[in-house]
Amino acid sequence: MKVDVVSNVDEVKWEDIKNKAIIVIDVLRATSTIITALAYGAKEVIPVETLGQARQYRGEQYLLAGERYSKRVSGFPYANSPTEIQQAPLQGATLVLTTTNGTRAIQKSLKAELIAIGSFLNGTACANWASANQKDLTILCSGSRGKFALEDGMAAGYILNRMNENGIDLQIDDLGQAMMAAYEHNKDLLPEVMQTTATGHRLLQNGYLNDILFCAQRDCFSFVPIVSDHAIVIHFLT
Ligand SMILES: O=C(O)[C@H](CS(=O)(=O)O)OP(=O)(O)O
Repeated sequence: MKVDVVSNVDEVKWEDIKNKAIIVIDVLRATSTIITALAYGAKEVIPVETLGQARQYRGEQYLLAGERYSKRVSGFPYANSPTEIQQAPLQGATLVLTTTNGTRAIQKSLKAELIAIGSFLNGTACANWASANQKDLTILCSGSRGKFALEDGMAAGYILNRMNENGIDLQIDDLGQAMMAAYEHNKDLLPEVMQTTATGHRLLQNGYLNDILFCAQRDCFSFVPIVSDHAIVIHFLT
């Protein structure tokens, strides 16, 4: 199986998506928020690019969450925060989420054959999902503001390490191999390292240390969210 890692959303090309399985990663924080919302009872998550698109969703069943450049959006009851979203009335709800990078990366991936949402929180489940698919894989690291984000790369490295342990034959590109090494190097210090990355630093300045610590946890959840008809829903592995 061929595996390519893309460094940020602005780098993704049609050949990374066409006929591929794709795992979109935005550890801080969009994909961690999506996984957490589904784990805490949301029926689905609708990722949208713009604030205007999010505001189109009106009605009791919709919960609006989002941020721009790590800051809350006026009129949105929830931030793009996995720890805050746990407090929301999620049971059976549809979460409508718009974020600076992560939801844009998901939108750009919609033409892939299979689309999964990954982070450290479900890294092993993502590895098992990708291994079972037996399909060439792209891991899209969303990055932040057009640049690579180390926490996304390390999560890609974690997933690839897990896939290697599954014993399947992998042809991993150079960036993927570098990310496996980056993960191995930092694996015992994830909460600390994630406070020093560009997004980690910005989140700390905005008072979101709890989010960084939460997002640094591995394998809290054993499901893979997948995109189905433009909404993200839970997919349990068999
Ligand atoms: O607030 C976040 O989690 C980030 C904002 S940024 O990286 O500081 O621009 O958004 P996300 O889309 O989750 O990367």
